[in-house]
Parts: sequence; C-alpha cells; structure tokens
Amino acid sequence: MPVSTPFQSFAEYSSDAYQEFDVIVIGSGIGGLVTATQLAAKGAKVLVLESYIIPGGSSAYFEREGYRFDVGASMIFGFGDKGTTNLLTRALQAVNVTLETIPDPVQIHYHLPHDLTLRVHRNYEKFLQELITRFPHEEKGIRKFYDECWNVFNCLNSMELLSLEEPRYLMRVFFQEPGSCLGLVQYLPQNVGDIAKRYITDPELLKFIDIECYCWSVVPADLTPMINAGMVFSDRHYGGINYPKGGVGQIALKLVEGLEKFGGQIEYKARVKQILLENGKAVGVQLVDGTVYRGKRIVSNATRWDTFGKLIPPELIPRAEHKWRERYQKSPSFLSLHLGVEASVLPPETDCHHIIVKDWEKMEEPEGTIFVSIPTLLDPSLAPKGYHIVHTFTPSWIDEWEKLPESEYEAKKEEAAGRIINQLETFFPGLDAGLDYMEVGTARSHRRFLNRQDGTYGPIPAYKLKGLLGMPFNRTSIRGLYCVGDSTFPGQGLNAVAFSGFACAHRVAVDLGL
Ligand SMILES: NC(=O)c1ccc[n+]([C@@H]2O[C@H](COP(=O)([O-])OP(=O)(O)OC[C@H]3O[C@@H](n4cnc5c(N)ncnc54)[C@H](O)[C@@H]3O)[C@@H](O)[C@H]2O)c1
Ligand SMILES: CC(C)=CCC/C(C)=C/C=C/C(C)=C/C=C/C(C)=C/C=C/C=C(C)/C=C/C=C(C)/C=C/C=C(\C)CCC=C(C)C
Repeated sequence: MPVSTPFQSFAEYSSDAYQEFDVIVIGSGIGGLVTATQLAAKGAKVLVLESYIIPGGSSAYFEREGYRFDVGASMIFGFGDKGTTNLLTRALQAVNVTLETIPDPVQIHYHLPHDLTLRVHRNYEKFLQELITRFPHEEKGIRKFYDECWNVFNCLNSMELLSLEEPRYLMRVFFQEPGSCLGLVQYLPQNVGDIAKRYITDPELLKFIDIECYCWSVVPADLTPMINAGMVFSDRHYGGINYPKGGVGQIALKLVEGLEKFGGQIEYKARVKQILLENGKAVGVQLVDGTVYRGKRIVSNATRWDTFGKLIPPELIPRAEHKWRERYQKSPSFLSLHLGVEASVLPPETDCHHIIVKDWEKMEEPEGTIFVSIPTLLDPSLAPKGYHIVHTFTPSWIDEWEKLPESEYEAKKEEAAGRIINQLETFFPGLDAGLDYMEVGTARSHRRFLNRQDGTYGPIPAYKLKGLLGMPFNRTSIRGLYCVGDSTFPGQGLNAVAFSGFACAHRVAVDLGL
C-alpha cells in the first residue's frame, strides 16, 4: 500500500515501507503511455501517475452538452497499416488492443494570401498536380523537394525504430540497413529551408513551404528539422491522416486498457510534487498529498521546464539542462475555441482541416494563422444529430492572459473569440448565428489542465540549429531519471512522442536488464 507522510528529508524514503515499482511514469500523455505499455509488455512492474482525471494530456477530450471535444491533438499521423513508422498502430498492437480509424482524404485545405487556395490530398500525385497548376514554372523544383522528403521517410520506414542511445541496436540497424542509416545521418543536421531553397526560387512558393512547416512545427522552414518534415510530408500520403473513431481521446483510453491487461497500473488525480533523489540518483516520487512511491527508474512525461525546475528543484538542475535552455525556447500556446454549430453552417464538401493565413508577414503573430478542425465530418457521433464540432485555434502567448482579474479575463476571451469567429465567417457564412455551444481555452487553460509550463505547445529552436542534433534523447544527467514526450527527440507530434516512448522504454528495459 502507498504510505502518506509529510515531507521531511530524503533519507526517510529509503525505508522498505513504500511500494516499489520497476518504473514510475509521471504523466499519461501519449509519450508516457507508450513508454508504460511497452515496458509492461516486457514484464516490468509499471505505475503511471496522472494529475488529471482521465489519461491523454494534450490528446485527451472533454464532454459538454452532447459534444465530445478533443483537447488539442486533432490531425493524427501514425495509424498506417504498413512500414515501421506507424507507431500508434504498433503501440496499441503491442498490448493487444486495436482502435478503428477513419481515413481523411484531405490532410489540409489551405486558404492563404493572394487567393492561394490548395488542398493536400492523401493521394501524392493529386497534391503535386494541384501545387504545380499554381506554380507551373516550379514543377521540377516542387518534385525534387518533396521527393527528397520521401528519401528521408523511406530511410525511417525501412528500419525498426528504437533507442538511438542503445549502441547494440545502432550496430544491428546499421548492419541491416546501412544505406538508410547513412541517409539519416546525412539529414539529421539539416533544416527544411536550406533544402527547399536548393530547388525552389519563387518567393510565394517558399512561403507555402514555410506554412507547410509552421502548421505543425510552429517555426518556419529555416528552423524546421528535415527529418521531421520527411515524416510529415510523406507519411500523410503513405499511412495517411486517420481519425480515431470516438475521438482522439480513444488513443489514450485504449493504451490504458492495454497497460492494465499487462499488469500495469495508472492512478488519476495523482499529481507528482517532486522526484526523490538519493545520492544524486532518482529513486521515487512524492505526490502533493504526501504519498511516496519508490521506483527503480523514473520517467517524466512532463515538459523539460516542469521536470527541471519543479519536479527537480532549481538548485539541482544539471548543467546540460541549462545548455538545452539556451538552444530551445518555449513555443507559444494556443487560444482554442471549441464550438458546437448547426450542420447547415458547413458548405457541402467541406474538408476536415483548414489553415487560414491572411498576411504572410503576420503568419507567426498571435491570430496570424488560424487552424480549423471539424472532426464530426469524419465521425458524426461526436456531436448531437444535426450539429458539428468546429475546433479552431491560433497561437497565443501566456503573457497576454496573465494577471487579469476574472471579469477582465472572461471579457478578453469573448473579444478574442469574436475576432476569430469573424474571420471564419468568410469561409463558413452564418457561423456566428449557427453557434450552439462555445468554450474558449487560453494559454492559462493549457497550463492548468495539461500541466505544461506557460501552456506551451513544446520546445522550438531559439536560433537556427543543426536540424535535430540539439534535441536530447531520453536519458538525463540525473541517474535513474528519463524524459519522454515532446521535449525529447524528435519533438512535437503524436507520432513523434510515440517514437520517444518506444525509444525511452527500450533504453529503460536495457538498463533494467529486461
Ligand atoms: N496533432 C495535433 O493536432 C496536436 C495538437 C496539440 C498537441 N499535439 C501533441 O501532443 C503531444 C503531447 O504529448 P506528450 O506525451 O509530450 O505529453 P502531454 O503534455 O500530452 O501529457 C503530459 C501529461 O503529464 C501530466 N503531468 C504533467 N505533470 C505532472 C505531474 N507533476 N504529476 C502528474 N501528472 C503530470 C499532464 O497532466 C498530462 O496528462 C505534443 O507532442 C503535441 O505535439 C498534437
Ligand atoms: C548507426 C548510424 C551510423 C546512424 C544512426 C542514424 C539513425 C538510425 C537515425 C535515426 C533517426 C530516427 C529513428 C529518427 C526518428 C524520427 C521520427 C520518428 C520523427 C517523427 C516525426 C513526427 C512528427 C514531427 C509529426 C508531427 C506532427 C504534428 C506536430 C502535427 C501537428 C498538427 C497540428 C498542430 C496541425 C493541426 C492542423 C489543423 C487543425 C488544420
């Protein structure tokens, strides 16, 4: 049984009185859950501690008045049925669970400045044709650029994806797939912008490549790692974008089902206050209610800023973490509108995902890029009959929302929502009049409900870095402590954090001798 005790000194926790696990995972985001399920499947005794009431973190859901809204993640990669990069499919299979998904025929419908309107079709050639029709003089460059993305993807998709911190695995994949490994070594230090500019000169087309990157990496092409672009720009045509039936929240619920099948445990409303150290090694955790658990290995799915500075006190932050903070900064959060609307508002043939930019110069400013996701076009069961969900969000920094009295905060939310809805009226006339439900989330909501410092979407380069080379893997400078999720290699994205989970579990399993 767990033991509750007021915190006094670390020595107190070395007693045998506390329940001990092989691995304790702090947080049940997709990164944390993939780590936990992989380890449980290998026979480890695993405990996941989640501060919220349900699992999933940024990929969780909430229900209001007959609507089931996705909290954040809405465009899901990783559910393909072939190759090795379909990491969500693989993570579920590993613990004997499955999830039905619905293929999305168009990844994004772009509405960009100067009437640049384009659809990224699931069919690669159809997408290229649409782009080439708009930029016929750049046909060669377009093909060369996107084909180079396929080179990266084909390297990744030909090999088993596990921990790059495990030398025996590296040797194995190198002997199995030497060409792919050398290909990846070549791309690891590169960014998309440099490669795009090798083939493309039209400034408007280069702006298009910028938004192609920005809409998932929240930085333009010059700062976006080529490896990640290879995954995103190719997998959308290979495994495709597939929406989980029942909503994005099902992914975490299914992983928890699988975790429990394999003897793992999860506790909700279990907020970790600190990671306990003995002689510099992580040996357990203490919850805010005083409960202590011991673990042979501790994995944090909280962001790096929350892990080092909150769970590990500021005076013990390792030097490597300070260095990391010089290279990476917090991305903005999002202002999110979760809308329930009358079905008549959506014109026939509306696509599920839209990106709207009115002015290239303002693409990275708050409200400069508007994201829209209408999941009920794929799964109508998420809303009452005759209604749709429109989830729209736009980058927004915490500073705008801090230190406001409650009434001002509410009024500011209303005003911001009004501005976004106004912009959307151009594409969905009658949206305002057809509103049935609205909930507005700010950077403050993301911080509060997702436990992410400043509500950040994740780390972004502070200046132009060498591709992915600066992103840390799962081990940290503190013995026994690992990180997983979007502040580890390769960064944001559900498929990306799933990779981080596979890699983390692999490294921990080797360290535990499993
Ligand atoms: N595809 C999309 O449209 C989209 C949109 C938004 C976010 N996302 C992705 O979702 C991913 C996030 O996944 P992730 O695995 O990094 O984690 P996450 O942030 O989703 O989950 C972390 C979990 O840890 C919990 N937690 C944090 N601190 C805790 C503590 N002290 N005690 C107990 N629990 C604690 C949080 O409550 C949360 O549930 C990001 O990569 C992001 O890119 C995708
Ligand atoms: C041995 C030798 C010599 C060498 C070695 C080398 C190697 C092996 C290397 C390797 C590497 C690797 C493995 C790598 C990996 C990578 C990966 C996996 C990656 C992944 C990625 C992914 C991603 C990035 C994804 C993303 C996504 C996202 C973010 C999304 C998002 C979305 C959004 C936000 C949008 C929405 C929209 C609307 C709504 C409209």
